[in-house]
Amino acid sequence: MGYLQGEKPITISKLHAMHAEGEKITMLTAYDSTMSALLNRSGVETILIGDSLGNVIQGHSSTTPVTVKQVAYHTECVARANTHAFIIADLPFASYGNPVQALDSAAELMRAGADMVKLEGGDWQIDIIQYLVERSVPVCAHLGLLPQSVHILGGYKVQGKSKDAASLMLEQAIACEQAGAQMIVLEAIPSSLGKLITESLSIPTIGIGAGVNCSGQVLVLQDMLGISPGKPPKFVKNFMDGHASIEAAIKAYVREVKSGKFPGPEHGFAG
Ligand SMILES: Nc1nc(=O)c2c([nH]1)NC[C@@H]1CN(c3ccc(C(=O)N[C@@H](CCC(=O)O)C(=O)O)cc3)CN21
Ligand SMILES: CC(C)C(=O)C(=O)O
Ligand SMILES: [Mg+2]
Repeated sequence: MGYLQGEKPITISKLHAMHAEGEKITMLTAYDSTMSALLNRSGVETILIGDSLGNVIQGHSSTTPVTVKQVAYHTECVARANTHAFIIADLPFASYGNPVQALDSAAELMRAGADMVKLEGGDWQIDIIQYLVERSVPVCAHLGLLPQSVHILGGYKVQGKSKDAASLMLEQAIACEQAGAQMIVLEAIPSSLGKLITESLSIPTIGIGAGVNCSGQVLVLQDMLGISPGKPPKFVKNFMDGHASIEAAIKAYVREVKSGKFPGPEHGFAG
């Protein structure tokens, strides 16, 4: 199907214009073509093939076992049904340890149909971000809670809570933008810090547990459909509550992100 029919494809310029005009950007994860088609029909602008597929598809307890080949496979599945959404694929754990490896990994994801790749980390990834962007790979950075570092951090914990940690994260976000990152995901940080970083950058920020003042929002699809096992993180809202179909739930998510109803204060973290 590709771009042969349907709505005009969402581009990075369109996403930047939305950020500049204050129109909220919607993002959800997807890993297969059925859900890709559904997200396209529901008005979701950006689809993330997250390495969260390690959890929700493969049943692992972390994202670290996920490989580039696996993300590429799911990106192909999503891209086949994509009509116009902007596709971002996660560079998985240990697939961007040096610039050459990062370009190799990113190329595999771009060939699979990604429009942009996402990597975890801040100023310590500057060389990687620069190397990719100079070679025409669009990059989304990811700051705050970094799931690929779970075995270093000793668990999934809110980040940027102290004054020092917050100002360090702001510096890292600015460094990522200066290195050429065109978007940034902010995960599990105080809402006030999400707002500060968003106001300090000219590229869009996409929040997950980062407050309502980011340029857009993302959730893992299975989480917002209420079908992930276990107790969901605080930033998750079950959009199946009060909706009779998956399509209605996804459309409600789009409406609530656009209007600023989601996330509410109860889905965020205090400083
Ligand atoms: N299904 C799924 N959803 C996700 O959001 C997700 C994944 N998988 N896999 C990769 C990472 C892991 N993520 C997580 C996992 C747990 C928490 C969590 O338990 N957070 C606590 C905060 C703990 C604290 O207060 O420091 C919470 O209550 O939200 C957060 C993000 C986000 N990502
Ligand atoms: C939770 C989002 C931001 C992600 O990185 C993923 O799904 O892997
Ligand atoms: Mg991820």
